[in-house]
Amino acid sequence: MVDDNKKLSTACQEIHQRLTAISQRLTSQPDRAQTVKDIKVLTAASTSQIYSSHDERSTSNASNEGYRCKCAFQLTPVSSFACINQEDQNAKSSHDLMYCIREHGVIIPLQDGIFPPANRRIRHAMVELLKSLNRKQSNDIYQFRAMRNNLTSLTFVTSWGDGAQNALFGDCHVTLHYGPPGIFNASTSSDSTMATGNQCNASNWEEESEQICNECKLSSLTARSKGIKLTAFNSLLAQEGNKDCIIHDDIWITTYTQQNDIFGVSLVPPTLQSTCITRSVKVQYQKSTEAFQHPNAGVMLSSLHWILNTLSWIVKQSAVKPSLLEMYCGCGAHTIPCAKSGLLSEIVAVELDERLVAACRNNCLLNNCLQGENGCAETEVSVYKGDAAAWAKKALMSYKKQKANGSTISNDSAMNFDILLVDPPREGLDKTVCDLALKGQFKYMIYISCGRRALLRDLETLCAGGFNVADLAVIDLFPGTDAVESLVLLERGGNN
Ligand SMILES: C[S@@+](CC[C@H](N)C(=O)[O-])C[C@H]1O[C@@H](n2cnc3c(N)ncnc32)[C@H](O)[C@@H]1O
Repeated sequence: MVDDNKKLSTACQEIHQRLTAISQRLTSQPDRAQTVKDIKVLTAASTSQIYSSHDERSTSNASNEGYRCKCAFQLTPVSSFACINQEDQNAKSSHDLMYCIREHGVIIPLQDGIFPPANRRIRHAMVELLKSLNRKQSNDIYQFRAMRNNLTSLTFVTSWGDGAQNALFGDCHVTLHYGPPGIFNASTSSDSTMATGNQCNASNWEEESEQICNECKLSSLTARSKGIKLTAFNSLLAQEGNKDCIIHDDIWITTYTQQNDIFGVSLVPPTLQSTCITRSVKVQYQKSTEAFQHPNAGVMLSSLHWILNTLSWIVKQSAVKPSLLEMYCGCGAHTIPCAKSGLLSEIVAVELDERLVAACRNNCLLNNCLQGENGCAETEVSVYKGDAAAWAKKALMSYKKQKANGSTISNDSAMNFDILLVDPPREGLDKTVCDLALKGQFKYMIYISCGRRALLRDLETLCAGGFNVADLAVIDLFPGTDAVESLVLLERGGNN
């Protein structure tokens, strides 16, 4: 088991050492001296309100329980585990299913069916779902046989607002994965003789899953088996016509006069006396269960808090409202709060995954900030589908051409933005994106990273090319593992 305090201090030391080494290598260029300030350790927000300025964050780690809004488990019969004590074995039937996790290639059963990192909504659903799946209608005959047949694993995904006040608040979607021979769809197959003895019939699955969905208070249940996807919705919870596996979330971004125009980010509306609040806006998200969404709500809120306060600091250094180019924007988790903060003149957002591009556009529409739509907020967002590297390459080539022709760089060029915000996958930035960062006009770059090794590699390139690290913070991404989220503000030629 990883010691989280040690992990965070090791991460800080490693980043510090690398930045010191970069700084030493740059001493031959006196105006490029890179000095390293303190690296802050931020606490992942609890799901209640947060107000504090990021400078006031404590160095202690938040609770290491209940932070995950996406969890996957294997489902294995009790009989597979000789290690389970006899008393437990006797209490359960040998065909009863148990949740298991895989650690370093070893399958470990969750003896009491509880997974502490899961949020409250998931923990509640885990208990209820297993109770239903293991319920017998008579001696040795399970009530939900179609649901259980060939069932091998499952995934829970919930809203970020996981029910700090109420365990059943927010969406909870469950996907069940079936191994061979899987589910047989009798109504669409021309050859019903293809069904094998232990294959589950799709219509039986649908009938049973609707019942389970309602009794376990799940938003939806989806079955995935080779070539077949079936979904049942909760008829009691689903709003009229709302038959999509969508995760809904609302967050509030608030500015507080008494804290020097500091932004607060919360999952509940602010409750401070209204005299302290300059402005509070609600941000609505609709996220697909099948594409990326940040799996740790507390880390997401703390990152957003840091990003908005960092943007607010940048705005104070700038003569005009800056523009922002965002690469790897996902469903717009950062994009929409940035747009609704009122700090920026314009945002262009780029994402590769088609489902996320659609979600980001839809979220912009929901929040009245999609470019070209009526009723826009202060900052309009244009969302593009594209590979960040290809996008950067195109921008660099057109910049080179315009420069060679002696023409002025067009205002809408990706090179002409004031701030570049990136939140790449663990592998970090493509070399071309680093080139774009260095050759473009960006005065500032905000780099959110879940891959420390790649971040250190990219910082080496970015610092050698003219950026300085102006602020750096780390957050425990998944307590108990070695994952850390790093938040970096780079300033071109900035003087630390
Ligand atoms: C760490 S996630 C961040 C998403 C978003 N900022 C959020 O917090 O929800 C990285 C994102 O980069 C996208 N991505 C991966 N490779 C990409 C590429 N080559 N070009 C553009 N986007 C890419 C993924 O689809 C994913 O949405």
